[in-house]
Amino acid sequence: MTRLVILGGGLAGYQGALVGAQLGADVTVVEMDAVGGATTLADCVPSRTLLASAEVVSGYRDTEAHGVHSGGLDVTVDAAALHSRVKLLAGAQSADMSTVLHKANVRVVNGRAKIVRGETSHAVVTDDDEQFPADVILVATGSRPRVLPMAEPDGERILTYRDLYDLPELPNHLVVVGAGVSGVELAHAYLAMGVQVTLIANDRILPGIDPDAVRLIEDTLHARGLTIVQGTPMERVVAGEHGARVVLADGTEVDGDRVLVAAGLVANARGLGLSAARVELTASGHIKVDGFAQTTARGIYAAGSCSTAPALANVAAIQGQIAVRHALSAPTTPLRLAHLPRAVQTSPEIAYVGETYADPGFKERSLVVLPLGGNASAKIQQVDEGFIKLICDKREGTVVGGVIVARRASELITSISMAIAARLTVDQVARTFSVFPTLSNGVTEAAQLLMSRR
Ligand SMILES: Cc1cc2nc3c(=O)[nH]c(=O)nc-3n(C[C@H](O)[C@H](O)[C@H](O)COP(=O)(O)OP(=O)(O)OC[C@H]3O[C@@H](n4cnc5c(N)ncnc54)[C@H](O)[C@@H]3O)c2cc1C
Ligand SMILES: NC(=O)c1ccc[n+]([C@@H]2O[C@H](COP(=O)([O-])OP(=O)(O)OC[C@H]3O[C@@H](n4cnc5c(N)ncnc54)[C@H](O)[C@@H]3O)[C@@H](O)[C@H]2O)c1
Repeated sequence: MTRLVILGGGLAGYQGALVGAQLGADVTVVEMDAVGGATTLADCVPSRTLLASAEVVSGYRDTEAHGVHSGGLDVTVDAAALHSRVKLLAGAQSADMSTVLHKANVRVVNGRAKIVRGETSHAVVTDDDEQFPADVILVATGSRPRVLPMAEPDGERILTYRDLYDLPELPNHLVVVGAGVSGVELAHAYLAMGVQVTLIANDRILPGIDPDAVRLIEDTLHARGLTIVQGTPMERVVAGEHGARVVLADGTEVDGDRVLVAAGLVANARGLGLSAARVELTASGHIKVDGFAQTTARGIYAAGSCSTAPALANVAAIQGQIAVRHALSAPTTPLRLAHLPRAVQTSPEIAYVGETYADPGFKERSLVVLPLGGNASAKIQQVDEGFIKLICDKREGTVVGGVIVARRASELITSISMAIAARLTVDQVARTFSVFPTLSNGVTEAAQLLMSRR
């Protein structure tokens, strides 16, 4: 029986373990915290829960257009209740995942793991000196918030994503440093809950994302009261008793009572015995992997945000599965990112997949942009700001990309992702039924428009 030992029980490790058990391997997961990982307990699931609560608060505010008068309802957010809900749901999800592993006969060991090199094969040891000889190792140790020099988090005034749910109350004025997806989503959530928010972007907000989509979200958040300071990086944060001051490189000072440093993630790839095992890292500290999640050392795989793949939960899950299938010689295909959907869960949301303006060879593409203002469902819901952009290959007509800015865009994008994966043409998408009136109608309509223009 092949002995598969996995370092880390986050999404990548969890999915790898389940596939290993299904394929008949003897599977051990060494996890130093709790099953579910940062995905479930600290980053992804907790922030989605916070966003869901923010949406409930917004729902109370945006009623007038529907003829519903709230009569000046004083809607307040109980931070203690909100945070305990976040932790309760995360804990429940982690417990469910543990149960699933247990039922699949996966051995879960609590401890900090590292790899030791044996004469003929490798083993994994824990800090308690428990040793697990392995035929195959999957490193799935995830990542942690990037700490910037001169802005060391103290959990009080200077925070990382992971400190938010321990705050005794909502901030009065939150300064968010870093305008990537996390920074923008969290800025949006706190703004919706009535917090004054300033967002510091060293360049433009949401770099790398469709500029039309970003402009729309930027204008929307600005209209709701978000202050955006862009073009200058944060240089230092100075914490005081009642607040913190952010000093930018050009000397500008921004005061708030809490500062969230949302400056990205750093791979957990040090102290794992990787260099002795001849596993190479990139300059950014990520574990180098190929499409099958193989590292540079035979028999050692890496998946999730500790690896060079994009740091996304959906990628971590699939990569964990691919790694173990490949290691156990089960049929699999390499990781393909051409139909990887991504989202920014603001209101409205941005979701996108496939090719964008920035891709080389974009001249070979045809594109249509369908404003949501004409969509019946968007009008009914009073959320008609946004658009559906569909991109196809000029000659073949195959769908190669899409951008949606709409309510629940993250749900709608799957249809375009499927079209790309199945190599459907715009004509085929245009002839697909969708329920009327819905926003997914818009995808079909965009395809019809693109078809008529080709
Ligand atoms: C605020 C925020 C929101 C996000 N929201 C989304 C989202 O909505 N959608 C999305 O797709 N992605 C999202 N992401 C990204 C996503 O959370 C990560 O890419 C994903 O969680 C990575 O999963 P993973 O399994 O690689 O790592 P993790 O879930 O971090 O799991 C790694 C595990 O390894 C354990 N570990 C580490 N070192 C050791 C060791 N030496 N021994 C034993 N165990 C160890 C850790 O304790 C942890 O449990 C978000 C990220 C952030 C910061
Ligand atoms: N909805 C989702 O799918 C979702 C949500 C959140 C995060 N994520 C993923 O998690 C990962 C981490 O996201 P993230 O937004 O934390 O990281 P990120 O690396 O995408 O963004 C961090 C931002 O901080 C900026 N920054 C760094 N130093 C700065 C400084 N001194 N001053 C001002 N700005 C500074 C960077 O330029 C960058 O734009 C990403 O892979 C992201 O895709 C996904």
